[in-house]
Amino acid sequence: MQVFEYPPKQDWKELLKRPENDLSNLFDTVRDILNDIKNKGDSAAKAYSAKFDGYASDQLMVSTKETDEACLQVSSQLKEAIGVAKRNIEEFHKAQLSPEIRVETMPGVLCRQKSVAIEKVGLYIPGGTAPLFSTVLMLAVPALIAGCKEIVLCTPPNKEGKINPVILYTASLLGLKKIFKLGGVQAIGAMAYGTERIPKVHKIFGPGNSYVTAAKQLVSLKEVAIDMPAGPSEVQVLADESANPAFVASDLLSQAEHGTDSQVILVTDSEMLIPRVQNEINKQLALLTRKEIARKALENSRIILLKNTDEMIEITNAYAPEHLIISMRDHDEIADSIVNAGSVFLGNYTPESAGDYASGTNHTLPTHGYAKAYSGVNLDSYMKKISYQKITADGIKNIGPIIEEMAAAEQLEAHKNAVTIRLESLK
Ligand SMILES: NC(=O)c1ccc[n+]([C@@H]2O[C@H](COP(=O)([O-])OP(=O)(O)OC[C@H]3O[C@@H](n4cnc5c(N)ncnc54)[C@H](O)[C@@H]3O)[C@@H](O)[C@H]2O)c1
Ligand SMILES: N[C@H](CO)Cc1c[nH]c[nH+]1
Ligand SMILES: [Zn+2]
Repeated sequence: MQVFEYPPKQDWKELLKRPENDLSNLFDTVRDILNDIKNKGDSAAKAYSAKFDGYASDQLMVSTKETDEACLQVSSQLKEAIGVAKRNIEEFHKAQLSPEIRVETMPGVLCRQKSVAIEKVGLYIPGGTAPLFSTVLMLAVPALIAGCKEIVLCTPPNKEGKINPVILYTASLLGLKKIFKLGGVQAIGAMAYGTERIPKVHKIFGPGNSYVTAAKQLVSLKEVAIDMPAGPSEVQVLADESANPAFVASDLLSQAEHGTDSQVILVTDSEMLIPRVQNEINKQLALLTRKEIARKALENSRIILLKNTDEMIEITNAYAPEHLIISMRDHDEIADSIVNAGSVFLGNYTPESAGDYASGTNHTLPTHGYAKAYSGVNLDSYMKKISYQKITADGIKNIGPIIEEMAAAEQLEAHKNAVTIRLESLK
C-alpha cells in the first residue's frame, strides 16, 4: 500500500480515486448483453451463461431435489450460525417498520401516508469469486418482513451447473422458491425484462462486480428500479495511536480479499502506527488463501497520514466509503461528524465482518462514493410510500379558496374549476 504523508488538500481528490475499469468499454459491453437478453430471452441467457460461467443448459431453475440435496451438505454448526445471523438481521430490520402517518393539516383536510411493499423483487447473489450466501440473508430477510409477494433470486452457477449448497440452504431456510442459475449481466437483464422462464420484477437488489453494477445502472434508466450501485467492496479505517495495528491490518485485508478491484484506505494521524500496520499486513497476507486477490487490491489502496482529527473527518466525508471503521479514542464523537458513509463500525472490537455476516445491519451498501447520496439496503428499500387524502365538505370550504388562488396564478383554469364547482354545490 502506498503511503502519502501530509498530502496537501488539493491532492486529496486524486488520492481518493477508485480503481476504474475502462468505464466506457464496460458500459458498451454490458449494453450489448442486455439488448440480447431483451430481444432473445432465455436462449441469450443460456449463451452468455456458457460464455462467462461455462454452463450451457436449458435448466435454469433450481429444482426442489437440488435444494434438498444441498441442505444435507451444510454442517449443523454452519446452520446454527446462519440461524443466529438470521435472527439478528430480522430483529434489526423489523425495528425499521414505520407506522402509518395521519395528519389533519387543516380542519377537514386529512392526509395519510402508508408504506406498501413492492410486489415483485429480484435478488442478485454474487457468486463469481466467492459464494456470498450471507447476501441471501441480507436481501431476502427485509423483503419478507416488508411483505414482497414475489421474490426471484439469481446467482451464477459453476461449470457443472451447481449453485453453492449454502446459498441454496439459506434460500430454502427463508422459503424462497424461484431460484435461477444465472449470473452477471444476463441475470440482471433477465430480471429486468423478463424471459420465458424468469419473471420480470419491479426492483432489483444486490451487490456484484463492475459488470453487475453497470447492468443494474443501465436497466434502471428505463425498465426497473434498483437498490443502489453496490459494486466492489471498500473499507476506510480511521485510526489514531490507540488503534491496534493487527486489528487494523485484519480489517483492511478483510475487504481487500473480496476482489482485485476492491479498495482499502487507512487514514491516520499517528506516524508510528503506519509501519506497525504494514508489518501486520505482510504477516497476515501471507496466511490468506486469497492472498493474490488481496495483494492486487492493495495496489489500489493507500495509507494517508494527516495532521489532525478535523482533516481525517474531512477526507472521510470527501471519500464517502462503503464501510468506515473508527479505531480512535473519541470514536463516538467523531462518528457524529461523519455524513458520508454506508455503514460505520465503532471502536477496536467492531470488525467490519460483523456487519458482513451477523450483527444485524445490512451489508448491501453503496460503493464508489455513492454513499454521498444513497443509503444501504434497509426495510424502506422494499417499500413504496402511498399518500392518501380525504377532504370533507367543511374541509373544501377551508382549503378551496387557497387552491383556487394558486391554480389561477398558474393559469390552470380547469384545476381551479374542480374546486369552484364543489364550493358552489355547497352554497
Ligand atoms: N457493495 C456491496 O454491498 C457488496 C456486497 C458484497 C459483495 N460485493 C462485491 O461484489 C462483487 C462480487 O463479484 P464476483 O465477481 O465475485 O461475483 P458476481 O456474481 O458479481 O459476478 C460474477 C459474474 O460476472 C460476470 N462476468 C465476469 N467476467 C465478465 C466479463 N468479462 N464480461 C461480462 N460479464 C462478466 C459473469 O457472468 C459472472 O457470472 C465483489 O466485487 C465484491 O466486492 C459488494
Ligand atoms: N463486505 C461485503 C460488502 O462490501 C459483504 C460480504 C459478504 N460476505 C462477506 N462480505
Ligand atoms: Zn466482506
